[in-house]
Amino acid sequence: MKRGYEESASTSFGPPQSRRKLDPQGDALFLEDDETTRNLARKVADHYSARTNQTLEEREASPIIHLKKLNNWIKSVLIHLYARRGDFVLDLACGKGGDLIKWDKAKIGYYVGIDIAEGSIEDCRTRYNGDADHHQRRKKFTFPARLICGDCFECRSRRKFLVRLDKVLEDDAPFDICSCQFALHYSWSTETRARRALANVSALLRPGGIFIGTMPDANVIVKKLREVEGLAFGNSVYWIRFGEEYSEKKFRFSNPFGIKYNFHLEDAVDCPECIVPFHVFKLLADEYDLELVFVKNFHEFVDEYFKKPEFTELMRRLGALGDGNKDNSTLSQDEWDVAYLYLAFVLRKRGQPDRTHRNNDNRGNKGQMQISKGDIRYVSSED
Ligand SMILES: C[S@@+](CC[C@H](N)C(=O)[O-])C[C@H]1O[C@@H](n2cnc3c(N)ncnc32)[C@H](O)[C@@H]1O
Repeated sequence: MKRGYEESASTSFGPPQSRRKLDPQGDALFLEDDETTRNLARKVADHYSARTNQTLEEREASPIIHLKKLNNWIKSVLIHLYARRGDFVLDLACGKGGDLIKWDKAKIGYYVGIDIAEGSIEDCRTRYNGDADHHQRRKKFTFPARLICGDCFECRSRRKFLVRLDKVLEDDAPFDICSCQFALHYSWSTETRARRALANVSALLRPGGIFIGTMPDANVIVKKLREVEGLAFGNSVYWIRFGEEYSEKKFRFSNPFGIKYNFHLEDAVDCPECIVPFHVFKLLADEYDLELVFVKNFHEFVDEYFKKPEFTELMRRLGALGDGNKDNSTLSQDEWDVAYLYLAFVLRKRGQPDRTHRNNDNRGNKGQMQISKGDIRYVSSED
């Protein structure tokens, strides 16, 4: 199996620029009126909001159904490896709540989900309440939850007051685990946002707390771009297109933020995304006391964990490689090629866990077991 990193690409990007607009806490000292960045975030939010829930039949008919199941398997493995009974979980960019069942299986104690797309948060709410009609009715989740609609990489209002996520969640923190699945690259449009994302995670995690995530693998994307003649590549289920400004396939290494490309994945994604050079991400995370535990391209991840009996069995149950029945359908080569575009990472917040906090705090009564529309807190656009 191929290694997911290309040396030339990984060494091409320079270190992040100095904190021009940030104080040592990672707080913006002044707010740039960056319409482009805001429009990009809005575009992404509108795209995901517009995606309606699918019925089980529609889902099974998706051209990337096995890839979706493989992604679920990867997220389940990460959760299985790091979540502990009773954990407080922060799910950044939680989407429609597709991971709620995974967290329930891990017997967590509390869940906070935040997403910028109103439609997705509403779907997450109904799914949590057990009202969603797209899946079979299920028993209630065993953990209380809270949902927030907002930009988790920025959090400021139209009137330009800062509404920092770590302040919004002051009473809920510290969290044991923070998860950001298939979304952290949306923070990489500017250095300010990338830093804000990491500052939020660091401020909200307890010492020793874990940050798990999945995102596009910049090294693979850059490598594939350089392998083709034009500025686009893909297969029957996806395409990626870079703009003319990258016709030389060289990047401004002094500023590894805001390197945009358009990404289309059948039945899933159709919006602008940003390259996240992982070694820069690692350096930046380290500045916020988040040290790397591991990073693995999805191919490497599957290779390693599929060998473990408990995860082989989970793969069989999820059916990512087919269920062995019907038409014997399984993950196609084109879907497997898409998996190669992604990586999974785990970071740990520095410091020793405070073993007494569980006995001293009264966080057990947080959140609700039934969430009404009025319970959703909206931040960043209207506050
Ligand atoms: C590919 S989906 C992943 C959803 C979910 N994490 C999962 O794995 O099923 C990406 C999600 O990121 C959310 N998102 C993008 N930018 C965001 C931002 N700035 N703040 C909060 N959520 C954001 C989108 O609305 C969308 O729900």
